[in-house]
Amino acid sequence: MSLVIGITGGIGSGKSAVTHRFAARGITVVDADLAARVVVEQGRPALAAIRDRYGADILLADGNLDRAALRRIVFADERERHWLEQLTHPLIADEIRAQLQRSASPYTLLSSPLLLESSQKTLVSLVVVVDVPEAVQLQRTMARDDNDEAQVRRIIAAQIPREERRALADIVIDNSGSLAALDEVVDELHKEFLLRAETAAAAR
Ligand SMILES: CC(C)(COP(=O)(O)OP(=O)(O)OC[C@H]1O[C@@H](n2cnc3c(N)ncnc32)[C@H](O)[C@@H]1O)[C@@H](O)C(=O)NCCC(=O)NCCS
Ligand SMILES: Nc1ncnc2c1ncn2[C@@H]1O[C@H](COP(=O)(O)OP(=O)(O)OP(=O)(O)O)[C@@H](O)[C@H]1O
Repeated sequence: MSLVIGITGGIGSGKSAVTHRFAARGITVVDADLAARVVVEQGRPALAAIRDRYGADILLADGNLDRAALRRIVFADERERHWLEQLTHPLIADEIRAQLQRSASPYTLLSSPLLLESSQKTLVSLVVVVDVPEAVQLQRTMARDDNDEAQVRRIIAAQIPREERRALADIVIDNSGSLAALDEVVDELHKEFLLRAETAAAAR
């Protein structure tokens, strides 16, 4: 397995904007949000457990999870969020590990909104935080999703506070500027990460 670099940040901070730019440079990206979708696909035991707890109404007509309905439940009630996390987080971690093992790129990115809040932090050698002020986070998330401001605030409240996240970072990417500015930052970091990967490979 190549060097694994963690990318984290709150909802709407720009993790995907960052990782798409690394992917365009040929770097494999493992995305925890996508892994979280895999573990609740139809036929998976976790989906049956969710249906047992919330009833058949938690499924769409086609049998898939009604994600918007579950989002409303778990961000309104901390106990329900903790129940969902104890069910899915071990499965998500297994899925992430399997995807990391398959990576063949010089280094690999693990992008996760909950990297620092979960055991996923043990999978990475370096923590990169994508950082924006909360007002930008709110505005960009609401422009992207169908969540209202109160819902986005509840999701932010379920995540590690901005200052704590920044304090745990090895590298902070300020994403309050333009996407062109972000591209330049990614260019520099990609060079640095390639060097780190070479050093790590030589030491093995
Ligand atoms: C509640 C669910 C069904 C809502 O699905 P939805 O499609 O609306 O959102 P999506 O999964 O794309 O997540 C959007 C964002 O919400 C935030 N978020 C999701 N889960 C959590 C959580 N448990 N705690 C805090 N923030 C979260 C993240 O910033 C994430 O990027 C889904 O988020 C979920 O299954 N969450 C539990 C699993 C989990 O913790 N996933 C996060 C990655 S490990
Ligand atoms: N520098 C930027 N300038 C303008 N818009 C941006 C910038 N960075 C990201 N965005 C936009 O903000 C929104 C949130 O960014 P993105 O989806 O990358 O965040 P994320 O951290 O991956 O979010 P989530 O945690 O919800 O998965 C997107 O619509 C994206 O296109």
